[in-house]
Amino acid sequence: MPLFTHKPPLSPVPATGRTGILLINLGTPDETSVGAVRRYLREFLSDRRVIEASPLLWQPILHGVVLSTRPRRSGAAYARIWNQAENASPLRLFTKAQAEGLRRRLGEGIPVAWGMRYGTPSVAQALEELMDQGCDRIVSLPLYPQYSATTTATANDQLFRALMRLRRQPAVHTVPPFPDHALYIEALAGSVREALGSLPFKPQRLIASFHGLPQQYVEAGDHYPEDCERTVAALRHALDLRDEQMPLVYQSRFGPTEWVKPYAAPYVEALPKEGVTRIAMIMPGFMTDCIETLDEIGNELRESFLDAGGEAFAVIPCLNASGPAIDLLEALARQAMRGY
Ligand SMILES: C=CC1=C(C)c2cc3[nH]c(cc4nc(cc5[nH]c(cc1n2)c(C)c5CCC(=O)O)C(CCC(=O)O)=C4C)c(C)c3C=C
Ligand SMILES: [Fe+2]
Ligand SMILES: [Fe+2]
Repeated sequence: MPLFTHKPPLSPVPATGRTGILLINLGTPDETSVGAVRRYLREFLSDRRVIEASPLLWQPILHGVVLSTRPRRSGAAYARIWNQAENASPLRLFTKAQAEGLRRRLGEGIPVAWGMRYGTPSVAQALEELMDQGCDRIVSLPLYPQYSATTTATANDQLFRALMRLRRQPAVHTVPPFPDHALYIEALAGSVREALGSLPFKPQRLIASFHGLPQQYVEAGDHYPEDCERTVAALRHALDLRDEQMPLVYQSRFGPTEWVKPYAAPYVEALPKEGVTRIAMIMPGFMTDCIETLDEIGNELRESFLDAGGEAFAVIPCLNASGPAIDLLEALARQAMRGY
């Protein structure tokens, strides 16, 4: 394999000063088949930013236990939320729609591409797409409002890994997380008002649920929970809610170790016994709906809440490619471009 991969166009030379926007999201399987989900999980769970345990210990567990059991279960969950018409996962379709929305806002002079940390299209492909359009300045925007080494940092790693293969590198600006950016909070608050306005019941609690993280990573310095708390504090303020009216919980626990608390499922399942039988869920850490919001919350948690005596359970959609979400992405992109 040659050391350098991308062959830059021979002209225009020298640098054009053209900026391109690169949206990076987590990634998702190409299909719901066990094989496709296994390929995706193998890449995802081999990332040492995600699983910090020594590969000597972890790789035999991953290949021996995890990849022989989880792909079937996760494949069935993906099948429940799959967009059959487009034959793609919601995360892929919404990420693409966000890129298209941003492209329309920024106009032809500022190319926009999207790439996935794991799977396809890769970050390297998206970068090449921008460079082929003459971009020698890249604004990279990881689609994670709250910082974590397991998401933001690994997205940046992957971009710089792609840059390592280029003889002629573009300049790069990585956009920082935006846990209490005014437009992000405004977009979330608007989504709550809109959803509550059309619900046939009045929720007793609006529960903010974020993807979890191993507690050990937090103790080692990952400030993800602080960012989640900043988001929830700003959102409570915007909606004029007290702490107990909008509690913060963490979902999507993986493996047997301790993760950040409180855990979403036991918290929600205990509510009916306290007389709280009508709730709404919001998942502000996810910029797009995905398996974690649509299946884990929308299907699994809904069922266990109703089984525990709950009467009404509403799920507020993620920002996806709504107008306010594109307002936010446009503001983040333009702010970064001013830095060039
Ligand atoms: C140790 C494992 C995991 C860590 C750490 C982790 C952090 C983390 N993840 C997200 C966002 C998403 N995760 C998604 C799916 C997903 N996450 C894990 C594991 C860890 N995540 C797994 C195994 C999976 C796959 C699904 C499954 O098999 O259960 C997704 C959705 C992807 C999709 O295709 O829809 C998102 C988004 C964050 C924000 C985060 C750290 C804060
Ligand atoms: Fe995850
Ligand atoms: Fe999950």
